[in-house]
Amino acid sequence: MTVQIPVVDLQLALSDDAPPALLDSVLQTAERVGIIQVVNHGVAPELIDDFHDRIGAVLDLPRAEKAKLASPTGHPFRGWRQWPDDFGRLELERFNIGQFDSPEEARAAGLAEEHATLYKHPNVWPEGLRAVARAYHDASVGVAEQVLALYAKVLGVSVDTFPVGGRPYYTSFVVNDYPTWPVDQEDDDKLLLLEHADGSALTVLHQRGDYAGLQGQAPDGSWIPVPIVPGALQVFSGHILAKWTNDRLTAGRHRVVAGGTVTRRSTGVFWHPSLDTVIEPLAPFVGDDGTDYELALLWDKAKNQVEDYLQVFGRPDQVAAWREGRPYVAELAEV
Ligand SMILES: O=C(O)CCC(=O)C(=O)O
Ligand SMILES: [Fe+2]
Repeated sequence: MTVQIPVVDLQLALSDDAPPALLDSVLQTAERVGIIQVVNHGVAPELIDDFHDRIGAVLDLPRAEKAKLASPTGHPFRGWRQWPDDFGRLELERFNIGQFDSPEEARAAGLAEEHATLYKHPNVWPEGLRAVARAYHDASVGVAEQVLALYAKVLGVSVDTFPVGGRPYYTSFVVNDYPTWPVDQEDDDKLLLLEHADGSALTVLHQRGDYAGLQGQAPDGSWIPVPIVPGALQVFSGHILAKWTNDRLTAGRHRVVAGGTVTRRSTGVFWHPSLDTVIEPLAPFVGDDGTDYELALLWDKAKNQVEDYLQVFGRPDQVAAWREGRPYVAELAEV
């Protein structure tokens, strides 16, 4: 059976009139692929466009201007950053936004003192971005909450099964800008973002460009393009959702290949439960066979995120900048 990534009318799927075939395709895809696209998701198209126009104008600035938007303390998940491959060729450019601007703001939102320390490294805000970015982020979280409700519906469990309600959630927020590359090669030789599944519960993405650069993995290991559908949002199931459901739902593996004639851009909001959540398979999904998963406190992962990341991906000069608390701008072979 060929696997496709459905484009789901989210309000229809959540309504009492949802066609059974639609709900069935949501369940099948959530079990086998872990990626859906959603339309009629309630996020105003003007908000999506406004955010992307504003961040697009920033990313289109000359490199010397953008270098001023690097994290002042070399934090890999704040501000602007370029990501060269081993040959110094630009693979990916990112603009990262932390959930809060300061520990004070995080505490006011209900975070514990210790957890709020994640926000000691400030965000970098180009003029005119903050309010729209916050609105777009919050709207994306709303979509994640609705998709979780949809997955609860197709699984036949109450949405309260999932430990997310009424607590400060934890997110990260990134804009990805992919350069155009000469692409007379096989997909496997033109990867701009390597195969992975996200560590979130759900990730809400919006992609722009003129080709299907995003690919999701089918159960047989083959790759399925996720076409650009105007106005659609892409939703990935992350490792947390897979663990909660004891692998009844799968974490969506995905990657990005080069192509197209214009810069491809995507925006991802990675939605997690509150940092004090113990992540473990939930009772309705644990049968007589039990589970192979061990429980783990989300905070234990979040607090080591920067060190874990730098250990795997950090370039020596990047690690040095972080240790010394100064901005890092990658050397490129050609600009
Ligand atoms: O650019 C995309 O389509 C995917 C981005 C992604 O997978 C990520 O940022 O984790
Ligand atoms: Fe991802």
